Amino acid sequence: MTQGNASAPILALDKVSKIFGSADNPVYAARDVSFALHSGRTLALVGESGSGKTTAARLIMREYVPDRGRLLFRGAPLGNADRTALKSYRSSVQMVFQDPFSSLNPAHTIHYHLDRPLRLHQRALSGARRRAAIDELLARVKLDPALVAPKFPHELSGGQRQRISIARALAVNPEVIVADEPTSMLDVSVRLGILNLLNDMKAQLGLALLYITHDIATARYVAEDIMVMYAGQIVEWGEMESVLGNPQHPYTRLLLSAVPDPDRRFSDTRFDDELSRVELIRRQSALPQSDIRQVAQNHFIRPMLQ
Ligand SMILES: Nc1ncnc2c1ncn2[C@@H]1O[C@H](COP(=O)(O)OP(=O)(O)OP(=O)(O)O)[C@@H](O)[C@H]1O
Repeated sequence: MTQGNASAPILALDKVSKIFGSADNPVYAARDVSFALHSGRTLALVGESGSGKTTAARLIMREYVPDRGRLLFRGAPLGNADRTALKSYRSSVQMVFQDPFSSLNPAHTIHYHLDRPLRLHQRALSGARRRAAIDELLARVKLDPALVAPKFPHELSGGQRQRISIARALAVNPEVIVADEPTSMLDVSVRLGILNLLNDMKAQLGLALLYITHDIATARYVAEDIMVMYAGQIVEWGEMESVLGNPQHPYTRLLLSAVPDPDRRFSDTRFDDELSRVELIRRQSALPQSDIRQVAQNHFIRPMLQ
């Protein structure tokens, strides 16, 4: 897939499929999915619940083994990788999860959460060097090291915890970050700060980011490239503005039609308006009614990025 970037991709999926269910009744959570991640660029993976986004993330994190196709890391197939190459892959590809509340251990301080990956992946660092590295990581995610390092997760806000998750991912000098709905469980007022932080990390550290979301508005804010997933398949992809400016697939048009206009307040009138736009798209497309309902539910009742 071309993403307006001539550089060699760091990570690529090549016609990857993941199939659940039985031989008689297979469920393609991912079907022939191909895409590439490049340093200094964010690719947004957009799709509604059940479209296969998390499956794609799990394949990248090697929680799932592809049933077909292959993953390529710096051009080499991971299937042939030896232990050293897999170890390098594991530190190079890090994940930031949706839920900053459950991804941190309540029994340990923030210092512990950041010290652990440093101990595991940079064994040569002395205690003093690790303390300096922790201070640097916290400053990088715009938290005060002296104040935050001794605290426990429950003493921090959701936005601060998500910053810790990002700092923890950065502790092992990754090249790729997979962020699965990183702001959807946060208060609306702190979402923008997290998205800005991801943008800064990309620019300053040259990270390749995969930003997974059901929300086109935040995707547009952080990503240069977009791919739209529907029923396990990538149905549309390319540079953000060219895809959103001229959506080809009915599902992309449906997602776009459901983005509320931020200048207008929520009201019954607008709801009617939006519904009729969605209904129009439905009539023009062959999408099933359940998908229309799902899009409507997700977009009309969720507060958008402010
Ligand atoms: N472990 C599994 N066993 C069986 N079916 C699965 C499994 N994991 C995912 N699926 C199915 O694969 C499809 C894709 O699921 P997936 O979780 O990847 O979607 P998603 O887009 O991430 O949804 P959400 O945003 O709700 O997390 C769904 O139909 C789901 O029911």
